[in-house]
Amino acid sequence: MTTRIKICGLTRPEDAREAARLGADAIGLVFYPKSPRNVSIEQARAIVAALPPFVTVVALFVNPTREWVDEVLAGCAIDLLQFHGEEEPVFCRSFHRPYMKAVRVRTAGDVLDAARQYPDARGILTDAFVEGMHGGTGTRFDWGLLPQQLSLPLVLSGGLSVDNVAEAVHEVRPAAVDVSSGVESSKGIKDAALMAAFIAGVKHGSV
Ligand SMILES: O=C(O)c1ccccc1NCC(=O)[C@H](O)[C@H](O)COP(=O)(O)O
Repeated sequence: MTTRIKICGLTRPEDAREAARLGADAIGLVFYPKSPRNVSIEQARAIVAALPPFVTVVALFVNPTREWVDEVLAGCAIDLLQFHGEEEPVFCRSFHRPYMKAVRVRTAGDVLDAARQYPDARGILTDAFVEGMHGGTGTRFDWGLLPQQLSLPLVLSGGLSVDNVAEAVHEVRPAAVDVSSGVESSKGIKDAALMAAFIAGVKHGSV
């Protein structure tokens, strides 16, 4: 199976265009005001408008209100929701859109528990646990904590970079990888050369 690639935390149309040109399958837009990568609905619309067809647009939230998710969905063409907080399953599924649930992995049971709790999620995104932070930390976690088998597609994230992504894909065999900090020149600003090398690393690790 091809390992799908999501580049997360974009804030500029030109980065989205370049990510798509290089072969990213999905881009992530952060709708969380406390993040340095937060985008407004207007910004998001401009980023989405820069994309060719067949690139999945993912909207990220951390414990949002229902009204905020509804406003984003009404204002911008979103394909998939991604929840990074303590959102209940009933809340995640209530938008009648495909969604992923992010888990900050601390123990071997965390990912299995999430798959059991959110059986209708399109995938479980695994990230590093960093106290007080919900994502985009550039921190890796112990991939040995991941289960050998999971009922849902596993999206590996957390501190992935050009230096470790081939090894990560080879070792974990995730359905997809997700990266933010590892392909940035500064927060929210993606580096074309790093994105190209990252995507090449995924392909290298997949063989
Ligand atoms: O990117 C953020 O600032 C962010 C803030 C709050 C919740 C999630 C956030 N990003 C989520 C992502 O999908 C990241 O790609 C993922 O956490 C991995 O980030 P990184 O370790 O920087 O590659």
